[in-house]
Amino acid sequence: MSSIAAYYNGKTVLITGATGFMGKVLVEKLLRSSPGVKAVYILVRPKAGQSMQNRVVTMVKCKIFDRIREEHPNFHEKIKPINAELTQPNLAISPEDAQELASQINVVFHCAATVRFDEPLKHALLLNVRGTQQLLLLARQMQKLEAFIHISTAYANCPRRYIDEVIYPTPVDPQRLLDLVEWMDESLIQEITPKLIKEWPNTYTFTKALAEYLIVQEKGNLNAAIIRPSIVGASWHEPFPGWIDNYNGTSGIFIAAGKGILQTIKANIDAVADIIPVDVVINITLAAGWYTAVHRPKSMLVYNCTTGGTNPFCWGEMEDYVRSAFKRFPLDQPFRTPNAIITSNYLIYQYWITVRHKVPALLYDLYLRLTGRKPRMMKIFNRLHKMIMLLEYFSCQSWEWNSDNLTMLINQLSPEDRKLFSIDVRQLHWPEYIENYCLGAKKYVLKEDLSGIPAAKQHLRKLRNIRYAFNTTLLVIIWRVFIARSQMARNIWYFVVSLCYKFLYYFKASSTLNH
Ligand SMILES: CCCCCCCCCCCCCCCC(=O)SCCNC(=O)CCNC(=O)[C@H](O)C(C)(C)COP(=O)(O)OP(=O)(O)OC[C@H]1O[C@@H](n2cnc3c(N)ncnc32)[C@H](O)[C@@H]1OP(=O)(O)O
Ligand SMILES: NC(=O)C1=CN([C@@H]2O[C@H](COP(=O)(O)OP(=O)(O)OC[C@H]3O[C@@H](n4cnc5c(N)ncnc54)[C@H](OP(=O)(O)O)[C@@H]3O)[C@@H](O)[C@H]2O)C=CC1
Repeated sequence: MSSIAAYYNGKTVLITGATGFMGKVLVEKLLRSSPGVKAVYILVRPKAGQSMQNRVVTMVKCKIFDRIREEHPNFHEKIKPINAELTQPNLAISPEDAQELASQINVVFHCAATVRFDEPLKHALLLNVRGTQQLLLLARQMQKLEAFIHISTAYANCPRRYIDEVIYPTPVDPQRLLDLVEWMDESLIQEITPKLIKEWPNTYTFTKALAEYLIVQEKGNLNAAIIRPSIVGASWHEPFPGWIDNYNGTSGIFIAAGKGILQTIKANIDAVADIIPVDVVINITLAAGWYTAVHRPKSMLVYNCTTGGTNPFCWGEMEDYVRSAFKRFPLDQPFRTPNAIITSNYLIYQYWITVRHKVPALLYDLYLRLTGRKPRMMKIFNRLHKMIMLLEYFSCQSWEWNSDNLTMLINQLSPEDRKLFSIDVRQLHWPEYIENYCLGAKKYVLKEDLSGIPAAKQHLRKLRNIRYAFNTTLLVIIWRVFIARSQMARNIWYFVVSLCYKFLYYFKASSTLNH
């Protein structure tokens, strides 16, 4: 039997962020691969008027659990939700629940975080740094704890070009920053944020770096490890190919491109698109949990989980794969034909933004106004441009990550484990993966039915004909205006027309002769 699966059987596991994108994949894989796991505690907060219990009921009904529902219909009985809010002191966990966790938990997986790039610094610090600090405090009270696994990001140290599997010191002590935001006025924090985060592009990556450093400072003798995935994409194989449930990272860009809204994006065609499938990240996480608990490495291990070093591919190739994926599986009712152009040149980008985004948006909004509807296209484009601007830092540069610890982990796996917890991305075939990714975005994010594909293709043909007609009309108008003003243009025009006439005459004459 697989050593990893066997290890988790009989264990009690705590997962934070279980309702999130990666958390759900983790819960599913853990329960499916180790059906003997004793219990999976998850920290959940009430949200958007939904109680914690209702949220868990909704979560287990999610499509991602379809496979395990078939294999182990009572899987949900192992899931034990605990009411918690990570930004609050003691994680807002009741003393009774804290007591239960302290006496039961064997392994902690800490996934919860805010992943928004525009998160105000105070909130990002309270959740990503103080939340981690409070969880460490709780973990240190857990009598049976064997491993504490923290999910960070490969971009936590993005101001560096080469990133080793070590914890780098941060420009400011995490605790001092936490103390500062405790008393400082929010507007003042907003104002000094660029000075505090220094070379980091956003509060997300900055606070993830602080959290890593804080773990080194405050883990005591906890047996901990850190997982650093790059851009987490749809699943490769498990529980089924192409599973994705949000608009983060590349997913939102793919969807916007598929809907024909995004027609240009700022990215370097030669920069590495370091996407790693979510199921690979979760397999690495479970394998690292097993290795940390069983082998108890002397120092805390950091695992850089990236694809650029072993199976690189770049944004330029991605452009083609995404286009051809949406040609085969078009999204319903696209605004325009999916045909996104990538450029890293500022002027060219501004030109494309004007011609391919703003002008069509203005025309469409004008049409909506004239037909008595509320204009909305310009608003959508403004949000899209903000998103592109926030992603630009990652799409225009490449990084190099050392992955010796990951290679070591792969070498530690038995043949059985390698099959059940596949983490080797060298076999990943990018065109096929991207096609499944785009199809997954259609099925699981947009919840579009595949039976609508013929109608979507028909719609695309209609859009193409409209484009041809529009371009031809525009050309004729421009040419007519030009002809009216220039003798030379008129001469060229008469020359072309007479040439066409002669050609037609010759063609007609030769076909008459043939008969
Ligand atoms: C073909 C060429 C490829 C080239 C391609 C290059 C890409 C280069 C990627 C690099 C990627 C780096 C990734 C670093 C690796 C980590 O570690 S990052 C972890 C992942 N984190 C992220 O990606 C977060 C980035 N996103 C954000 O920070 C925020 O979403 C933004 C961009 C600031 C936007 O904020 P916002 O305008 O307030 O919008 P947001 O609240 O997100 O969404 C509002 C609504 O719009 C919906 N929505 C959002 N996006 C969309 C969309 N695209 N379509 C439709 N609806 C959408 C949401 O679902 C939401 O709906 P409701 O929930 O309200 O019903
Ligand atoms: N997605 C990616 O591309 C990458 C992600 N990562 C890391 O992976 C981890 C998981 O990311 P991902 O699954 O994508 O993120 P999601 O945004 O999908 O999930 C975040 C999770 O954290 C929970 N959470 C947020 N705020 C709180 C709070 N105040 N109290 C309790 N729980 C809270 C959310 O719960 P709720 O449902 O209540 O909001 C949700 O379960 C993060 O640590 C992230 O930094 C690293 C690299 C890339």
